[in-house]
Amino acid sequence: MTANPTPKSLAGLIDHTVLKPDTDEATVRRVIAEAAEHRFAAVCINPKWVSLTADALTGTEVKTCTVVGFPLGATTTAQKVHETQVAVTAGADEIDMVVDMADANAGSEDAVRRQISAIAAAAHEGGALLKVILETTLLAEEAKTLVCRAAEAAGADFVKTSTGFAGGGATVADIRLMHREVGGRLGIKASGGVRTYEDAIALVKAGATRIGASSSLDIVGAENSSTGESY
Ligand SMILES: O=C[C@H](O)COP(=O)(O)O
Repeated sequence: MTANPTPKSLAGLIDHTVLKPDTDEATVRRVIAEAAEHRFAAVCINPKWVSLTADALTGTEVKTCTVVGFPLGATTTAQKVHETQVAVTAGADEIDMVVDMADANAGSEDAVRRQISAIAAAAHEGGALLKVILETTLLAEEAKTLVCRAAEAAGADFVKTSTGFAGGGATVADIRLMHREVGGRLGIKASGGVRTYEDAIALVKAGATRIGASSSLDIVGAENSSTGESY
């Protein structure tokens, strides 16, 4: 039997996240310093902080991740493409976009794929990865499968469960579904409500290859942790 990874060794899988609307510069700078210290995969911040974050992370391995169409997903393709272009120009390495949930639940696979495709092109043109947020708690089961299929066909790099803003979040059942659909070909990011090492391990065992969390310090057992403080 393989031993579980240690809490510290999970750091490289975690996007250290602070997406609260009233997050200030001091908080962003603290989160950046924490990410550099613990060697998290990325710092995930709102678009206005991309430039500051990318500058501050220069010379580290930590990536700058931001969000597009966040948190509702209900903006047009042109708007999402523009946000993506602005973000990559400002230094974003990774783009987490929210899918159009109405189209997904309506079964409009072509529309979902076309939108993801346009954003993937803008992200890749700027040298960034694209993660597609399903917002699983608001999608019917068939719609989750549809978005996974569309994300892969559109050339996205990851599928991701949740924004953390819709109530509910990553579940083992949804990660299993995503793993079944795209595992081994696309990355799978579990996010929303991941608070503890035990939560994270259960999701990784189900197929998650990245964790998005505001409770990252608690997950890795950092001495300076304080549950949910950065969110
Ligand atoms: O994208 C990630 C989520 O916003 C993080 O949600 P959380 O605060 O529940 O960890």
